[in-house]
Amino acid sequence: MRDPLIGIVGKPSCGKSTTLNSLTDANAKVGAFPFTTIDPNRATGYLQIDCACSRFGKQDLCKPNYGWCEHGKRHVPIELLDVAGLIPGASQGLGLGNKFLDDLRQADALIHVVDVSGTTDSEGKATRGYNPLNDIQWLQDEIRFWIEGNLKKRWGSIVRRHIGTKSSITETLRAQFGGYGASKEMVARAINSIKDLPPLDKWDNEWITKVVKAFMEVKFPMVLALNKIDHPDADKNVSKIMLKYPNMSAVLTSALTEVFLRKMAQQHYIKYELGTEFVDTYEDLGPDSGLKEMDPVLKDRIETIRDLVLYRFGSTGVVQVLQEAAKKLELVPVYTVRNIHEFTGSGGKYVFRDCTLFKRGSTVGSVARAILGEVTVASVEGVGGKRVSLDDLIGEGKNDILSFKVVPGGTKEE
Ligand SMILES: Nc1nc2c(ncn2[C@@H]2O[C@H](COP(=O)(O)OP(=O)(O)OP(=O)(O)O)[C@@H](O)[C@H]2O)c(=O)[nH]1
Repeated sequence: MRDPLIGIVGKPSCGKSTTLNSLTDANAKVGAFPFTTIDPNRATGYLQIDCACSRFGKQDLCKPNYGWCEHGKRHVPIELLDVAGLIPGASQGLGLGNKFLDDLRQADALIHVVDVSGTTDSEGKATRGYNPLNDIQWLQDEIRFWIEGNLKKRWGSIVRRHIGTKSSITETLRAQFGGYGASKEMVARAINSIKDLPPLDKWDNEWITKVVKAFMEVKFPMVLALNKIDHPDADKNVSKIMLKYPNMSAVLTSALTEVFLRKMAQQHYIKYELGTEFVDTYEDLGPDSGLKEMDPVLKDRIETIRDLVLYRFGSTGVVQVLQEAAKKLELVPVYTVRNIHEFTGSGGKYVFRDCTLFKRGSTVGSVARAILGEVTVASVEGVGGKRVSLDDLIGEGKNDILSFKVVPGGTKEE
């Protein structure tokens, strides 16, 4: 099991880098990098969750090894992938073309940043009155053309082999889609979602398209970040998108505002609760707040942000967009502790030091393997010291706080 990876996609100048910065720009409280792969396109973002410490009234003792926790709002590291260089025609090699698409393979979910201000065309060049509906369509088409292209190149031999080996559709497609990191279960889910699917050797182009679309839904679940909502033309474009794609997950964002607010908070001009509409200034909180007074220009900017973004939309949306992507992946935070009664780690008074994201429905055994490696687990305890089996499944609030007892000598780490 590897760490979940969320890809950020979108045309040039839609606000990908700004969105990424707003999600990754963590403050000094943040622990070291927890991931094993270090890749220039990857960054650590922070997923905001309700921490287990608040369930037990232990917020004051919560001090994560990675990320941070403030009043029970925990920021758990999650890997993000910056997928740059996508423009119409990428599947035929335009822009960064296949480089982009190869990067994409590793992603488990995608955040598609859409510029809803209408001020950039499909290639990211400055314009006015551009209809961003087009962007949603062509981006999905490019991903589909790429997967379809790879499939069609070999279609003749795929069919021959399928018949020759008497394989099931799932087995044959699993072999083809393995390069995208697709499991057998994923392929089966995609196939089962299609009605009246004929035998594979009877598929024409239309059926191949249907299959690839179904596969994309499973492999690359997508959330739209409708970005630049601070722009005056954003409202009408957002309505158009919502009308045309009523079933797509979409979050309204202003990444630029988020970056600005975080910077202002770091410089002690404001107190800003990430992911909320709450911004307090020196005027609001007084001299004891430790905040600096702002000059009229800054004051004015904060007022505008409150009116145009925070009060209208409830937040800048970037925290929510990551939460929405995590929801698509059905990620559940699992806390591993040494002392199941105090929730502490090895030594020290601090609680819930370690938290890792797993897919809902994973077994306790797979969590053990991912965290401890190939060791022999003697027993597992849950809240209250209750015995938990390795075959039990994890979910929110269920088997999500675990203490593993390892057979002495059965591990390289102990
Ligand atoms: N008004 C407004 N502008 C934004 C917002 N987010 C980003 N921008 C601006 O949009 C422009 C492009 O943003 P980037 O984040 O560089 O876009 P990108 O998608 O990473 O662009 P490439 O690196 O070319 O792929 C910059 O001038 C940003 O300041 C936003 O929420 N509101």
